[in-house]
Amino acid sequence: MTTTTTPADTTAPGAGRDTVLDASGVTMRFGGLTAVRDVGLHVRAGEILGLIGPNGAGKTTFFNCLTGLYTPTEGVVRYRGTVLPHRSHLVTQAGIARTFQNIRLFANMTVLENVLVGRHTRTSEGLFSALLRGPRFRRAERESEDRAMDLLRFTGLQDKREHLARNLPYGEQRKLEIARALASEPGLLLLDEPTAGMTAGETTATRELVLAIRQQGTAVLVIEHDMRFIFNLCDRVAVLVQGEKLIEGTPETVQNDERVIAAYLGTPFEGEPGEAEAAEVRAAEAHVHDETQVHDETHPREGDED
Ligand SMILES: Nc1ncnc2c1ncn2[C@@H]1O[C@H](COP(=O)(O)OP(=O)(O)OP(=O)(O)O)[C@@H](O)[C@H]1O
Repeated sequence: MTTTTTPADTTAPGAGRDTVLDASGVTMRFGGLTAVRDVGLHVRAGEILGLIGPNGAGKTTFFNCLTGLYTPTEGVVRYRGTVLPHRSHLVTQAGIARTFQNIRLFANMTVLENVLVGRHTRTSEGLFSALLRGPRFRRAERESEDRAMDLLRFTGLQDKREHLARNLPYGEQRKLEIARALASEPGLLLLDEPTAGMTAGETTATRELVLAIRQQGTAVLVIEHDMRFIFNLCDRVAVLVQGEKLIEGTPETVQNDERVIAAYLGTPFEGEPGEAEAAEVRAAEAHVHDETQVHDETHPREGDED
């Protein structure tokens, strides 16, 4: 697979000086299937951007192109103005961290150890230093542990530090994935369906956590199918359909766009029906019922007695 940079080597529309991520002309083909086609997207510092779309729209493939897991067939991805290499550890080192749709933790390591693993791109201690366990190494180790504990407090997992990751409830495993991603001190965090399988309470807690992450200066790009979560959280939302970007804009613009409604949302997003809507439905049903009765009275069915 080759990487073509020339035709699409421009910045995404709207990208400016405060842009952290600038992906332009990203195309990913798997044999005859084009999973992502000419997608441009930028994320600004301090922004929470949502990426939505039907199943198979190419959202995760696009994430994989951003994080160096895939080498896009065409296109360029820049982080703070620098073109990213197609190696995931180098992308993490550059400042982009991610979580996965299917949780990927070290199941038999403790909560604290999982976060410490996430720190490795930010520690400079080499193999010799580690083997000798000299004062420099021990100091670096202490600092890493302090930072990891800060993150466990930040995500509310401090009391679970010695628990094995596999013994955590599902919602806490998702939090731990986020804590581990934050351990690399990213400027941009990519979350792939962070609330999948969560209870309503866990989803609300995740929303609070994402807002707190932004507050601390990390921009967030999030894939999610939970529209309430997306539209209540994001500053902007981009919609992928069949590998192409259909629209990008504020939650209000996107949720009222007829193409998005037709291709994805199905009906305008209004949250759960409220009492007013329920009353309208009851009135309409009563009306239909009355009409039917009138119809029956004026046109008696065969066999009806006068
Ligand atoms: N490694 C791969 N090899 C071949 N085809 C792939 C590969 N990864 C993804 N695809 C295909 O690319 C298309 C986009 O898949 P992708 O997983 O990116 O969609 P998605 O929007 O993330 O879907 P979902 O919301 O269901 O997770 C699908 O048709 C999928 O089958």
